[in-house]
Order: sequence, then C-alpha cells, then structure tokens
Amino acid sequence: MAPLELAQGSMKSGAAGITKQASVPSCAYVTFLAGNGDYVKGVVGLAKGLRKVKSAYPLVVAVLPDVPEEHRRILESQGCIVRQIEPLYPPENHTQFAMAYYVINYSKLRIWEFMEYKKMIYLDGDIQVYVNIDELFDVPDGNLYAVMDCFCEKTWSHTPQYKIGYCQQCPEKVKWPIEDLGQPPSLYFNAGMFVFEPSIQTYHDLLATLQVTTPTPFAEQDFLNMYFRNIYKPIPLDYNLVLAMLWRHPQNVDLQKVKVVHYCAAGSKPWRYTGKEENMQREDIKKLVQKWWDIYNDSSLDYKKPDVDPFVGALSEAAHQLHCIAAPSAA
Ligand SMILES: O=c1ccn([C@@H]2O[C@H](COP(=O)(O)OP(=O)(O)O)[C@@H](O)[C@H]2O)c(=O)[nH]1
Ligand SMILES: OC[C@H]1O[C@H](O[C@@H]2[C@@H](O)[C@H](O)[C@@H](O)[C@H](O)[C@@H]2O)[C@H](O)[C@@H](O)[C@H]1O
Ligand SMILES: [Mn+2]
Repeated sequence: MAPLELAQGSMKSGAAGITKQASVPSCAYVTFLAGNGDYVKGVVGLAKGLRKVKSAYPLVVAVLPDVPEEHRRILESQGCIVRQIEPLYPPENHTQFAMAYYVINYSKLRIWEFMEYKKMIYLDGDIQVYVNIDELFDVPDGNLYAVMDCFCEKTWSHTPQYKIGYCQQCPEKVKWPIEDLGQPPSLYFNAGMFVFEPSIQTYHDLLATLQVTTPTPFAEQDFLNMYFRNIYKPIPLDYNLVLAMLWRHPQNVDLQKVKVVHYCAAGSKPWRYTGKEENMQREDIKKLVQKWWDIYNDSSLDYKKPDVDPFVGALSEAAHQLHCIAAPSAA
C-alpha cells in the first residue's frame, strides 16, 4: 500500500515528540444564499459549473438563518461547504433601493470574517463559470479585483451619469462635464464577483463604517465601491459579463472570450426565465440561458464523495484530531 499521505498541514512527528504545524490558510470560492426561494438552484448550478471547469478550490456558501435545512443538505450533497452567517443591515434609513430586496445583500459583508481562507473569489448565486478562473487566486495581494459595471440600465436612472448618458464602459461617447459636475465618478465595480482577502481588521472596520454610512440605491455594491475605492483594480469583463453589456456595449464584448456570465439583467435568471422581459428574446440570451440549464441538468456533474478506505479514513481523522492538540511545552 502506498505510504499514507496525511492531509496538508497535518501532524508531523519530530524529535521532541509531536510538534504542531500551523495549517496553511487556503483559498476558496464563496457565494451567498438568503431565503427559502429558488436562488438555491443558482448555487447548485454554480457548484456544478465550477466542477465542470475542474476548479481546484471548494465552494463555500454563506447562508442566512432563513435558508432551510433541506436546501443546506442539497448544497452539501453537491460538495459545498455551508456556513451560516448572521444577517447584516445598514442603519435605519428611508433609502429607496434599486431593488427592494437589495437590503439583504449587505449580509455579503460577513465573508470578510472567513479567516481560514487567505484569498477568496466571491460569486453571486446568479453567476456561472464556463472557463476555469483559478488563475485569479494568484493575483498580487493587497487589492480588491472586480469587473467594471455599466451605468446604462434603468436601474441607474437615479444617477447623474445616467441622466447625461455617461458610462465608464465608453467614457469617450459622452464626456463627463467636469466644469458642471466636478470629477467623474471613480471606477465602479459590479459586486456580483470580486477577488478579496478575508481580514478580521477589515471586517470590523467594514461593519463600523457601515453603521455611519447612509444607505444608497445599490446597497452593499455602492458601499463596497466606496470602501475599497483606493485599492480596487479592474479586471477584464470576461471574468463577469454583466448581461446588459450585450445590448449596451456590444463593442466591448467578445462572447468567445467570456469566462463568467452574470445573469443579473431583469428576466435573465435562468431558473426563472420566461423570455417575456425586454431583451430576453435575443438569441445570445436564449443560448446563455440554455447553457446554464445544460450544466444544471447534467447529472454527470453531480458531486461524488471520494471513496476512503475505512482504515485510511480513521487514521487521517486521528491525525486531524491530533492536529488540534497543543504541542507539549519543550520545558
Ligand atoms: O432572494 C435572494 C436574493 C439574493 N440572493 C443572493 O444575493 C445575490 C445578489 O442578488 P442578485 O444576484 O439578485 O442581484 P443582481 O446581481 O441581480 O442585481 C444573489 O446572486 C444571491 O447569491 C439570495 O440568495 N436570495
Ligand atoms: O445589491 C446590489 C446588487 O447590485 C449589482 O446588481 C446590479 C448592478 O449590476 C447594476 O449595474 C445592474 O444594472 C443591475 O441590473 C444589477 O442587478 C450586483 O450584481 C449584485 O450582486 C448586488 O450587489
Ligand atoms: Mn447577481
């Protein structure tokens, strides 16, 4: 039998007996799930999509307490690591969110507390990964990486940029009138996908800052853009195709190169798709929705628990248990 390979960061015997080796923080994908509705289908699809592209990293699902046990079991049966988080709300205010349900999205901020991971890639549950993006775990530390959003949908009609027809996706088309409106808005990312580093200091500062920040229409997306404006680094839209780009900025999109699709346009959630909303009869939209369903319905992509020889399993469990025992003092 091949020599037993214990789990990384497990116990190694040393001259002075057992010495504890600190476990190395790893990386993971993380998504967010709230409620007992149908978004769980989005997360199952995401888990299967990451498996299809052979990602080397697990998918953690941060679930609010209102996610039912049955949905949690479904996610665990698909190989997800389910972690409950507590809801997080902005200060009381009469803000009109672009979508009323956006208020629950502030709970996403809890993922900064996932300290067992050195770097994580957050993905909305309405995102699908069609090409492996594990390379993003190798980006330099110290920044938040995400794709620039688009200001052209009606959801932006409350903003000055929408009113004058300015969008960061085509800044030359309508120049920002500095003399009238001052500096143009900072580069603004879509918060459906970002690469970040969990940090307990950042987490506590996020929560403290949230409590003294007036909520705005795009809820936690606006807040994250304000908070990380000095360390935000744009990455190519291939990593998060906000669907509206297909009709708002087709010149910026090459579907052959797109790796990640974000089904955030009204009516585009595949598990709710009826084709009735504006733009939903486009051939590219119909193809992308079908592409999502092909993965969701592909049983060959279901998680298969690895077979573990009972002896090996017991030994590795014992090693894991030992890992938690403090090394005897040298004295
Ligand atoms: O009822 C809900 C609403 C939102 N979400 C989660 O919050 C994310 C952000 O919401 P959504 O994607 O609908 O916002 P959009 O990107 O469409 O603006 C979703 O992808 C889900 O991961 C959820 O789990 N349940
Ligand atoms: O809670 C605010 C949400 O704001 C963002 O969605 C918006 C944004 O992308 C707009 O630019 C689009 O016009 C709109 O369709 C889309 O729904 C994030 O995708 C989502 O994760 C979440 O942060
Ligand atoms: Mn989304």
